[in-house]
Amino acid sequence: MTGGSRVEGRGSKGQHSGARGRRIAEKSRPPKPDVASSTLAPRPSTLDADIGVEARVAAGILLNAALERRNGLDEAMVLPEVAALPGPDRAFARAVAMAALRRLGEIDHILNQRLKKSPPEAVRTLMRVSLAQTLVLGTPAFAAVSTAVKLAERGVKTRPYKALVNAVLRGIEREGPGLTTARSNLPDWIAARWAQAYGEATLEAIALAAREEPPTDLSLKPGVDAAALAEALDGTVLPGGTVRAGSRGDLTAWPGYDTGDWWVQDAAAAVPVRLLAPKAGETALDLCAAPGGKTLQIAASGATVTALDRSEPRLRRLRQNLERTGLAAEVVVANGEEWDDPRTFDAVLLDAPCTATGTLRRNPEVLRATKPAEVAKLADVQHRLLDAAALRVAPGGRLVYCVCSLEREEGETQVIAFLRRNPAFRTAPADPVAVGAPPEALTPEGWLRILPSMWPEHGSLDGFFVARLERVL
Ligand SMILES: C[S@@+](CC[C@H](N)C(=O)[O-])C[C@H]1O[C@@H](n2cnc3c(N)ncnc32)[C@H](O)[C@@H]1O
Repeated sequence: MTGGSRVEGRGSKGQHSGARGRRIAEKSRPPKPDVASSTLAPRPSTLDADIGVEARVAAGILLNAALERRNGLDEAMVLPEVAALPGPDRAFARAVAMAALRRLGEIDHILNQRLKKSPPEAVRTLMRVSLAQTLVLGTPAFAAVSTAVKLAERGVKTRPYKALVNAVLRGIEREGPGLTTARSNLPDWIAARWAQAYGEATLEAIALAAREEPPTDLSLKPGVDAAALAEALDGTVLPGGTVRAGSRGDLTAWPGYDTGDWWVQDAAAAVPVRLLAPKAGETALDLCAAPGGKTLQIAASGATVTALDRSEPRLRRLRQNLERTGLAAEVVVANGEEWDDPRTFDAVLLDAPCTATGTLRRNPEVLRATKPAEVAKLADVQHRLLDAAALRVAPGGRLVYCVCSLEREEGETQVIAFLRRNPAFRTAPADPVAVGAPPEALTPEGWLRILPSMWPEHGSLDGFFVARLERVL
């Protein structure tokens, strides 16, 4: 889980290098909330025709790893079948797997229309990979279909289905995919929960936003010229100051990367620290800090920040990010629930571990990785961490609680229960415009419920729940 923040430059999720990445990016447009269903439209390309069958094998491996377990796709990037590929092929494999994940419901619907009975999983994988190319990425059908058929021929289990693979994929190419709905990409149990929490129209708009590959957002160090950077990246400056890049590709080649002028952080992920409003001369604690997007924001404010996380590997990335940006923080490896340190702080941030369903545009695999029981399990962890965070807030200090989850149990319900248990705290209502959040994110209680359906005019943003609480006793 990333808390919606990506700080690394190289190899960040959702980034592809080279020409293919740029072409895929052309598909990214603001969602159209008034369109309930659409046809998956092929986009012409010849670039992917040169990529070989091994990249398609790797795409299938990545897709299945993502469907099997949380973080599966990232973990599978180091498998020999993926890691040994040349860079462009590896990027292509990842892009195909991400496209298949983003549009899985639609792809399966198209396949199911043509399959009398479900084929073995390996055969379905071949067809999913092929359709993700032709229908989403615009790979020419001759390349995508012929490689699928070649791959079917290769495997003992898939060989008997070679003719079926050929017939189904060529049939779709000839006759078109037919109508599909964005909503079908959401697992039923998640769609039912969001429909109940936010209503049918918002659910539809979230599903539409989630079909698109999101742009890359950058948070800037103080003093960096946002307008100039936006112009250099063919992008825009969003309300709040985030630069939304129009470019894709290798971030490490972007202006300001080497000099640490910015870090990758979704526009919504930048809101919690703006709401915390740390200042020079204050002390701040980031209780679940890695990989560090919010720590960097706090450090950039001039406050003295302690960045704590239980994960040493994730903190390693935080340290690299501090080094690249030239910002400073005290870094502590510890369990936030048991941290043995007497200090209290003026400002405490708890960006708690969560299901991360709000990052579905960037990490479509979270929809498959999240299971209903996990919501309750994480809610318990959040409850304990909130109580631990409260003990760290100095009298008169403030606590910002946030999660990149769309589940109310991880957001609103947590804060309601916390305020009941902790009479020393009360809500300090947020001003959404002042912190660069969509105005409609403001809840009656004064919290922010940011949804990916918001800001369609800017190209959407991640989902987040953010509440600012102040210690009054
Ligand atoms: C949502 S992520 C934080 C993202 C980070 N704030 C950022 O902006 O980059 C949640 C983090 O909580 C950490 N974590 C989970 N349980 C923890 C605990 N008991 N104590 C400290 N850190 C914990 C995880 O290792 C993970 O890095």
